[in-house]
Amino acid sequence: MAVQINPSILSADFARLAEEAKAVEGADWLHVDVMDNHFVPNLTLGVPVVESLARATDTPLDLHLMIEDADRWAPQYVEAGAGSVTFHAEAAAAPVRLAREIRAKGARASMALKPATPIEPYEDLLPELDMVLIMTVEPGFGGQAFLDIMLPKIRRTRELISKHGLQMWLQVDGGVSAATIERCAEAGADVFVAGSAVYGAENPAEAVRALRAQAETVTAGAAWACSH
Ligand SMILES: O=C(CO)[C@H](O)[C@H](O)COP(=O)(O)O
Ligand SMILES: [Fe+2]
Repeated sequence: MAVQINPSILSADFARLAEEAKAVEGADWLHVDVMDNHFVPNLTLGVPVVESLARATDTPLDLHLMIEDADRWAPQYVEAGAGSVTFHAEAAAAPVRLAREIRAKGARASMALKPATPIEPYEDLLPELDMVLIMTVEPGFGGQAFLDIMLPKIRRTRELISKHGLQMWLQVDGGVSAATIERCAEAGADVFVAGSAVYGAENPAEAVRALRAQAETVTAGAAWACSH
């Protein structure tokens, strides 16, 4: 499957997480933003909530860890039931060791880059990862405007993935909506996180279907989309 749509529960009602997860059944993954009020200026949820959420939904959990000391915490989110764990390059002391540990524990390993962090220094790490996340807003809050100056970085990352012949996924997160998803897909993204565009819609499941259809119109013709 080329296109994946991952609703972000950051924009959901935290008092009704199980229902909100069910409202987007049909989505590929449920994106869970973990913030520690240090790596980003906001605080969300931790391991016990992820454990409960994993029991409450059949949709696999895509954890986005915006926390310091990712090396210590990321493995605990695999144990909590995450199917994919994304740590920030800026927060991991030993990203290769951490990616290997996440994979060894049975989850997909992914690395995120803040807007000011380039992909080039991480080229040699790509084979250790299942996904790269290019942030298209400054991490910390939902509902921010999409940074279109990130499009060249998405394109460059897709080129590096192709150059190395890898099957990995390329996720974008932040301001992804009907107005921006096609540009992300054209640049080479295939996994789309959408918070406010899904949970702000009258019918979240329908918003997921519409975003998927929009992205698929672009990826259907893309050479890189045929490789997975
Ligand atoms: O990681 C995030 C913020 O740091 C969120 O996943 C992201 O902002 C989703 O919200 P929206 O689609 O409304 O921008
Ligand atoms: Fe996120």
